[in-house]
Amino acid sequence: MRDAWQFLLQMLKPMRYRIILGALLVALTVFGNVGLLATSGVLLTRAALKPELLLLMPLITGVRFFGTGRAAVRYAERLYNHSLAFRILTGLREALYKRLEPLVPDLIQGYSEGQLYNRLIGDVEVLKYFYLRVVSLPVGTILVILGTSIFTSLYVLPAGILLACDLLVSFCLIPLLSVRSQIKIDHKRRQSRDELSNTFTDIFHGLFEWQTSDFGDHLEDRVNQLSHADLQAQRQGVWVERLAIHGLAFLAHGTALGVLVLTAPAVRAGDLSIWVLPMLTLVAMASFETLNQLPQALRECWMSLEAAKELADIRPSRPLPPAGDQLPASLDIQVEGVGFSYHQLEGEALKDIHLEIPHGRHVAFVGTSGSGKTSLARLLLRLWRPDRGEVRLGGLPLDQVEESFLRDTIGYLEQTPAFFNTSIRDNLRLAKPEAEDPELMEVLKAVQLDQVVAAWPEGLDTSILENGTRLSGGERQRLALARVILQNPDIVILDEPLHNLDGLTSQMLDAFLDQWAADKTVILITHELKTLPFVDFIYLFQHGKICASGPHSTLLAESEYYQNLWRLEQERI
Ligand SMILES: Nc1ncnc2c1ncn2[C@@H]1O[C@H](COP(=O)(O)OP(=O)(O)OP(=O)(O)O)[C@@H](O)[C@H]1O
Repeated sequence: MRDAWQFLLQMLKPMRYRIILGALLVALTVFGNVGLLATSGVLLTRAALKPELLLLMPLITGVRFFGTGRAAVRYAERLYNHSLAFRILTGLREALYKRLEPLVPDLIQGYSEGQLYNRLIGDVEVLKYFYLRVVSLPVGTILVILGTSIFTSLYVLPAGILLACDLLVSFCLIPLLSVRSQIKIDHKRRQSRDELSNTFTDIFHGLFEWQTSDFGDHLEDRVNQLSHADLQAQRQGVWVERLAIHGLAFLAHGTALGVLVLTAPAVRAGDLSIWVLPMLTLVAMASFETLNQLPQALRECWMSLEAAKELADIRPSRPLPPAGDQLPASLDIQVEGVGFSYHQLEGEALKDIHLEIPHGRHVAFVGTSGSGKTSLARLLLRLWRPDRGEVRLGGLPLDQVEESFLRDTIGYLEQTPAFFNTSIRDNLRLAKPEAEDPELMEVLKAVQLDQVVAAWPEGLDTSILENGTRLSGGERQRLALARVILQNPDIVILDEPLHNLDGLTSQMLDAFLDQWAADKTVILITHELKTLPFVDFIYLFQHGKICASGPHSTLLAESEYYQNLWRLEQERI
């Protein structure tokens, strides 16, 4: 929890003066109410004694002053505090995003999509209450407790002490008692909310499969169960909250009665005027106004701390070195003695990898599924860091290379490329924001998508829907390739670029890539051995190691493993 407090206080620190002003406004609102009730009580009592109207004028003005003043201060308080809360939220989302960005994909590893969604939307949302109720309300309440107790003590000391004690007991005890059970309920709710989000993201991802199988029924039952559990917990929460509010109301009325009883003897003895009696009683009742909101505020404090803890916990599973700021002397790639595992306890995905790829060379990573080809590509992209050994670019350790240089220099075509639910134009412009339509159509032509796009009534404005579902598998692959071509990097890593393409299309693309990438470094990760005679050098992967390397002809002559792979491919054709 210490991390959570630190996270929250750090977040609020730049706004501290505004926050103090917000708490003062809360106290002023309650003092307005206390003043209104007190002057009304005095006015009614004095009016009952039928004095001259002139004598009542200051009291009537006082009631009017507190009546309109209270409404105005309340309005100002709501406006000010809510706008401040939203400002804090905006800052928090920005800060959180900045924190998340460098952690991809390490972060994705530890969290499901549903959980991440909950962190970004739900948890951040919860934190707005931290400022609104957890900071400003208790501070305002303490000011009210001090103010009204001192005011009452000036008239009748025991009544002032009683008021102070009851207010303090209510301030500490009742909210604490109710919060204990609320915490358990909220904990249950958080768990079911996380699970619900996960189930929904699973449902959305597998919509087609669920529709064609019976798994959907199972998920529907799960959603019903979780929603029911959440509803039950919500009901319990409302009960506990109601109980705390009624307990407080009971205490407020009891205190007002106590103040009345303690003040009455002084009035009867003639030490105090009769109007003091309703005034102090009403002051005592009005002092409890903010306390009613405390059980909820404390609960929100706990929820905010839980949310802050989860947000503060979002950090890489292994420490990330600070971003580099140097430019390499050349674009030659060196990998020296690299070992890497995704989870420390599981086996290594890569073991003792050594290789050198001079700039401009076309190489291929080949091997059975799961042999570590993609993992090495991710290390070259600095998406992950090796556990052992080093990856260098032009002799410079990859960690020291400036981020934007690295991203501009190395282009990556993923096995399952990501697309946004927006137009073809916007999806392409991710690679080059300033690209105009003619340039976009040119790259679409290069990947043979120009005619497909031209046939759509909205052309480049056509939305490709979430994850590019409007496109076929092959079209998605080609659109992703178009993005890499538009980026025009010096080093290109193509992970199964011909996957999903028919023979004719892949042949034409092959020829294009050869021309376009003539002076670039190309790393081709592939299961299609027919392309291999055209690359300069091949690295053969097996169980996370490079078991052989060399040009196609050498491997065909010397490596039994490669001969087998080649033979199998020929038989398939
Ligand atoms: N994100 C991940 N988290 C945990 N383990 C992973 C992750 N990605 C890959 N692995 C594991 O690392 C090993 C190497 O996977 P990698 O994707 O590098 O293989 P590959 O040779 O590219 O396979 P394919 O040809 O099927 O794409 C596999 O055992 C795989 O299960």
